[in-house]
Amino acid sequence: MVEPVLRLDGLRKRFGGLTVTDAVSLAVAPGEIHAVIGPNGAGKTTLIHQVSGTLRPDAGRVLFAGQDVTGLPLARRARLGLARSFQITSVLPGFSALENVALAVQGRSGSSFRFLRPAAAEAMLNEAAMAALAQTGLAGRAAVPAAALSHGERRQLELAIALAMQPRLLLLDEPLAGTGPEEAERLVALLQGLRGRYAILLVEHDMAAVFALADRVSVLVQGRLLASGAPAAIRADPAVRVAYLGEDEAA
Ligand SMILES: Nc1ncnc2c1ncn2[C@@H]1O[C@H](COP(=O)(O)OP(=O)(O)OP(=O)(O)O)[C@@H](O)[C@H]1O
Repeated sequence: MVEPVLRLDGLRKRFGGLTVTDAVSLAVAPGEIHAVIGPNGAGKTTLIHQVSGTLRPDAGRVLFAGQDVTGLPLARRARLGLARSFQITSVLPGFSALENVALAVQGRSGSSFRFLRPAAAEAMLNEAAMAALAQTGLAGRAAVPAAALSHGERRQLELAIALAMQPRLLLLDEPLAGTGPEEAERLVALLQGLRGRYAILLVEHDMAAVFALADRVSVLVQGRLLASGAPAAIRADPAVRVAYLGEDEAA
């Protein structure tokens, strides 16, 4: 079997008396889009926080690219190639789309442009930033201030910023939240275009999008992994239907 990019091994998190993540184990293979779904309060966001490094699990391990990162803070994980997008606003409204992405490229590159003359360094930053904008369909909007972008375009920009980090894993936390049907369709098409090139861990409430995008779906209910498998198997799983629809309708 191919070595997974991300492996969660028996993660557990409690808030007071409430076990919000209960012995969760799952793996994301290279190039795989792995969706985590579940009813409100199932623990999806808490799980994502433990992957990104915002929250420390009480037990279990997070293995990223073969390395145990359970004790590493968010910034260190990001440097290893774990990029989180959406539900965090990393966009600077007064800067153009291009400048926003160029800043991310600069952050990633650290001091590697140090030996170049400023004009050459800027050209290289802009080139890398343009490539990320092109990947998210925003090349034609590069000069537009982020504040003047539509909601959907801002989402595309957030994705471009994440891609500019050249991630090994993209954590997408509700990418479609707050988007209209047309914007949602455009974003789904965009994410489909990334299929196979990035490993993606996706939390999303829009089931049509989840089933259009995911190679594998894991279902969380009350902090526990109820099922994990191919979308068709998950859709047909009686236990999943009970969790979502109530027992009668699943019968
Ligand atoms: N910091 C916290 N302290 C105490 N309880 C918390 C904390 N964060 C989350 N919870 C509780 O943990 C449970 C899971 O919350 P979480 O936000 O992870 O679920 P979710 O699946 O992302 O929900 P939603 O789909 O509504 O966003 C909820 O009962 C929530 O009230």
